[in-house]
Amino acid sequence: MEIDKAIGESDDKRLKTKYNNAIFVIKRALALYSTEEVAFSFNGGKDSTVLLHLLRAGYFLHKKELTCSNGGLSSFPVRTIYFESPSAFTETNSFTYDAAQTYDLQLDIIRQDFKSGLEALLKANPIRAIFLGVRIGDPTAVGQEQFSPSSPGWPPFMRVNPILDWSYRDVWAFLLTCKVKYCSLYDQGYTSIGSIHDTVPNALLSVNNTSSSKEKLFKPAYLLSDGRLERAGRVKKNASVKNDRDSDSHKHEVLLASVIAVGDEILSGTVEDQLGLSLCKKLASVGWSVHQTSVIRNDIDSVSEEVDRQRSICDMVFIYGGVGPLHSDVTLAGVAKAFGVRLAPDEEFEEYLRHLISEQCTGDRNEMAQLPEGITELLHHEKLSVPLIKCRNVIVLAATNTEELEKEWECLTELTKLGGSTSLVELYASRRLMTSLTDVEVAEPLNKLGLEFPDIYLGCYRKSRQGPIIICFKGKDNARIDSAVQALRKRFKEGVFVDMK
Ligand SMILES: Cc1cc2nc3c(=O)[nH]c(=O)nc-3n(C[C@H](O)[C@H](O)[C@H](O)COP(=O)(O)O)c2cc1C
Ligand SMILES: Nc1ncnc2c1ncn2[C@@H]1O[C@H](COP(=O)(O)OP(=O)(O)OP(=O)(O)O)[C@@H](O)[C@H]1O
Ligand SMILES: [Mg+2]
Repeated sequence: MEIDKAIGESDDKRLKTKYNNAIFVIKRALALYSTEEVAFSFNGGKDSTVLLHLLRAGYFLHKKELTCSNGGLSSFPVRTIYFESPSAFTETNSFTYDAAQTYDLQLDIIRQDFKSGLEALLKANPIRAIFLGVRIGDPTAVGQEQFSPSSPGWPPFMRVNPILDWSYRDVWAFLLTCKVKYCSLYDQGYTSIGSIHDTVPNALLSVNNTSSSKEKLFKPAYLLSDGRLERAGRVKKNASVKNDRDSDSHKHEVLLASVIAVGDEILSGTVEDQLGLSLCKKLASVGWSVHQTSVIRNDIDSVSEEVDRQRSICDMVFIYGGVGPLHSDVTLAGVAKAFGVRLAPDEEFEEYLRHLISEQCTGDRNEMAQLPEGITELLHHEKLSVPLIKCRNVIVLAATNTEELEKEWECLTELTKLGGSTSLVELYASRRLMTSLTDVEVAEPLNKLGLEFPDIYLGCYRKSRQGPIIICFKGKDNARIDSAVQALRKRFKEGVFVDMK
């Protein structure tokens, strides 16, 4: 069987793992349901083309195991359904028909909407399971597993998704390794194909930038380096975005940060959290006010609830701990949940990890770089082997000790200084005064000062109950802070406030 042979001869370990896992799912489905009880949903797209060949291979291997023969048969007698629509591209239509002929598919063309078409199909046939080329990251993949019953309100059948965990790169690695034909639109810059009304070539593959040229040229789909942008050629439906603190509507004089540590080991007292303290100092040193620090269990819901709360209160949320491939590493899943998005394989991030684990790379699920979909920005710095992850106004730090934090912080401040994201190092001024006046003596004048200078942060603390009081002034400019200090001094005798370094 040529597909099985091509993968067997390839030295791409990751592709082999993905292939074997998909074949396993297909073989289980064929063991659970008879040939008459399954159908293949094929539309000529790249994902369903991958599935076509996996099904051919899976069916062959399944039969081979049953008959203990060496096969010889390469027919694929599974019912193949195509929902033809007037708004489909002629290229995908003709590719679908050509593939059906080449591989002798039993093509059922349905000219109804999905739901009514499936109802009629299931009434007339004993179909119990349908193979689909759905992948994580597709909007319709939300909540699906490799075997997912159809949704409530849909006729009852099992949706079988053998390539659910395949990335964009995996799809192209498979099609190119097996040297199979695919729809010609993918060679013209289309990277994901919907209807003629909502699909254009992916601008990221554009060759000539001059918009004046009539015939724009595009590179083939397999050259798209960042699979996250597979759907960039799809016209977007309007999505409602929650009004976060990072939207322009909410500007404060002093920037607010929140620090979240994720770790059961901190809560049990096994490990002392040094990073929180260090991060608070760093944030204060560049003029940020830390609104809250919290320690959260390694639990997706706990992380998501905390991130959701803090991201809407603060300008920036810093979260660390629980980042990696272990079962307890749930931080990114929690962040994704807080923003109501799912984790999706990230080609670009995966590339970094692949360099780190190089030889050990097998394509297992735990090696997959999954990041919150559609909200993640990777912040690259030459000093970091893996980029920092920024999901809207949440920064996920990978540091596990203070030296690592030092490095990540240095890179972060440098990167944000260069523009693009919210700058960490804002224009900022501060001053500290020390006084041996009593609390009662300074309390009222400080209250009044706060009302007079609402743009200045006024903080007070003492080192011991009997010791001097230290008053901190923080704000955006020195002149305002000097005026506030003057105003306070005017209310007391000269010399009662000493400037601290
Ligand atoms: C064979 C098949 C089964 C489907 N089953 C379901 C289902 O159980 N639940 C559901 O909400 N949508 C189901 N859909 C619809 C898809 O999730 C999705 O809406 C469809 O692929 C349209 O995507 P588009 O809007 O990008 O064209 C099914 C589609 C097909 C082709
Ligand atoms: N019109 C259709 N007829 C039959 N199956 C369909 C149809 N539209 C979608 N499907 C099923 O849903 C799957 C997911 O569709 P999706 O558009 O995400 O992938 P694709 O069309 O294979 O590739 P691409 O992402 O490049 O468009 C398909 O692989 C196919 O199994
Ligand atoms: Mg498609």
